[in-house]
Amino acid sequence: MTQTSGTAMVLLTGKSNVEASVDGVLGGYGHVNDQDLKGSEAFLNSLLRDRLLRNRHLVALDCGSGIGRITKNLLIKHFNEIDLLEPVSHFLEAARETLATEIDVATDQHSAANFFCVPLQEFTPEIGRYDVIWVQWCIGHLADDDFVSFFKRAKTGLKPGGFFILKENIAKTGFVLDKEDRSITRSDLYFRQLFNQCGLHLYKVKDQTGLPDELFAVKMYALTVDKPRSTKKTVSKQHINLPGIIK
Ligand SMILES: C[S@@+](CC[C@H](N)C(=O)[O-])C[C@H]1O[C@@H](n2cnc3c(N)ncnc32)[C@H](O)[C@@H]1O
Repeated sequence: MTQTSGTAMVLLTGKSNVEASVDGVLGGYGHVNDQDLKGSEAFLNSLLRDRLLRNRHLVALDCGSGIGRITKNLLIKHFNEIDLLEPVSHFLEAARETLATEIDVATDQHSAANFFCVPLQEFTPEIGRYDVIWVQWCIGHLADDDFVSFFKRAKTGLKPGGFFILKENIAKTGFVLDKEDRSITRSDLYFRQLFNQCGLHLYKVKDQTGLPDELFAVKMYALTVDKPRSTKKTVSKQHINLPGIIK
């Protein structure tokens, strides 16, 4: 069940010969940077509005951060502290250097705090530290069991009301394996089944638009630990309160 069309934006396995640049971490597709960040910012803003997180000290974790592209251009504007996790040391060092010199955006109130040089498989977050855990273009390096155990461990790292944002390439059906970089691209249905196994609830999902046609489709998922309140529930509650016949 694989698709033949759709080029994987290369998911890097940490080869030391990959240049520590936007083009390098995006597998030669550095030109999608602006469009990607635009889509991410709109999605994040809608979530921050919905979840009423605006007035608190906000902390994010940027998973598989590469050279800190997302932290530098997006997360640092919205979060007071950002931790970066990246297993490839020369990418993480590049991130550390860039973020240290980003004096325009990195202020006392907004800065990169911790740099973790480990893969997701070996990471357990501090309990209740994060409002948002951002996971973009790196989860394809985790097999299903590692995927599930990562999200189960990482749930404890979220504050009440916090959420995961997963932004990923999407296969049309089933999955696509890339033998060269040893990554898996999953379908939307496949992801949703994994979210269930992790005990996560899908709060919002949006397609990334405007990327080149030869690339896989990309979706953004917002996932919560608590079950989102549904309108249906409210309606059925109202029914319970309607006058009824006393038996
Ligand atoms: C395509 S790049 C994306 C980087 C960044 N998320 C971005 O969008 O700019 C994939 C990143 O995932 C990292 N990565 C690979 N295996 C990983 C793992 N097991 N855990 C965490 N990150 C991993 C790579 O080193 C690389 O920096």
